[in-house]
Amino acid sequence: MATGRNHRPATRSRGIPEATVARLPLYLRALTALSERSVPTVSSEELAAAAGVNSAKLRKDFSYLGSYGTRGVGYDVEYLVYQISRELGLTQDWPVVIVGIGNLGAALANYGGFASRGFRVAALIDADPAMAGKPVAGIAVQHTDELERIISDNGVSIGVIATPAGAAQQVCERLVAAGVTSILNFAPTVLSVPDGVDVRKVDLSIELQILAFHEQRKAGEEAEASARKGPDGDMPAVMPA
Ligand SMILES: NC(=O)c1ccc[n+]([C@@H]2O[C@H](COP(=O)([O-])OP(=O)(O)OC[C@H]3O[C@@H](n4cnc5c(N)ncnc54)[C@H](O)[C@@H]3O)[C@@H](O)[C@H]2O)c1
Repeated sequence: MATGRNHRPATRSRGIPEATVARLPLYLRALTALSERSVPTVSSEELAAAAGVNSAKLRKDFSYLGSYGTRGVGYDVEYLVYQISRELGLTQDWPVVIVGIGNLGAALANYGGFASRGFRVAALIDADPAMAGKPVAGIAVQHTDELERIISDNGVSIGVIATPAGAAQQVCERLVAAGVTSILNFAPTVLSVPDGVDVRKVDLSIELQILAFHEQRKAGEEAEASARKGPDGDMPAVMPA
């Protein structure tokens, strides 16, 4: 929240702006790839390019972490991995439940990237009684009747919703009542949650629609450019008198 007389960007704990927090996973992904290749140091320009971020923005983001790099050497890759992981709360294990084990829920359960980033799939939950006990990604699916007990037994604070849109709000309310305070929602619906509960929404069709917008704009620009060139390529369509 903006405080005082100066208008400041929205910040999280310890004064790190929300926009910086949103870029930390991008840096971490690029740094993890460097670490896997045993690269010891990286310049802000190289890392910015690998993360797809402007390098001045990267330096500013890292200054919030108290990380300034060494002139002529760059940033220590391992130390930055540690610093960013700590800032994102990834130095601890986060148990996660996935609710709705259809096509998407099963794909998410099978995704190895959660565990490698510190997110342990503690349980898979579905309302279909026929699913109960069936193994998905090596974990037996449990019925929604068990939802509250599962959340409490595993100390789960993060829930993933992959149910049909019509069921998502009710699932969300049950998760929150049981103690979940962060929700990753894949269902195409806006969830209402009480204060203190964070919701992140993932919608691939929205991303595709944005790409479609850019495709349309590019096609329009190309059409305009070729109309300007005229039928003979680089000749202007209208010759000056
Ligand atoms: N965000 C995205 O990019 C994206 C991509 C694909 C699908 N989706 C959405 O994800 C959701 C799931 O898609 P899908 O293709 O896996 O559907 P699906 O029909 O294959 O699976 C839905 C599952 O949810 C279960 N379910 C229904 N009501 C429930 C409830 N109240 N509690 C627990 N489980 C319940 C069903 O039994 C089923 O197993 C849909 O809302 C879909 O629109 C989003």
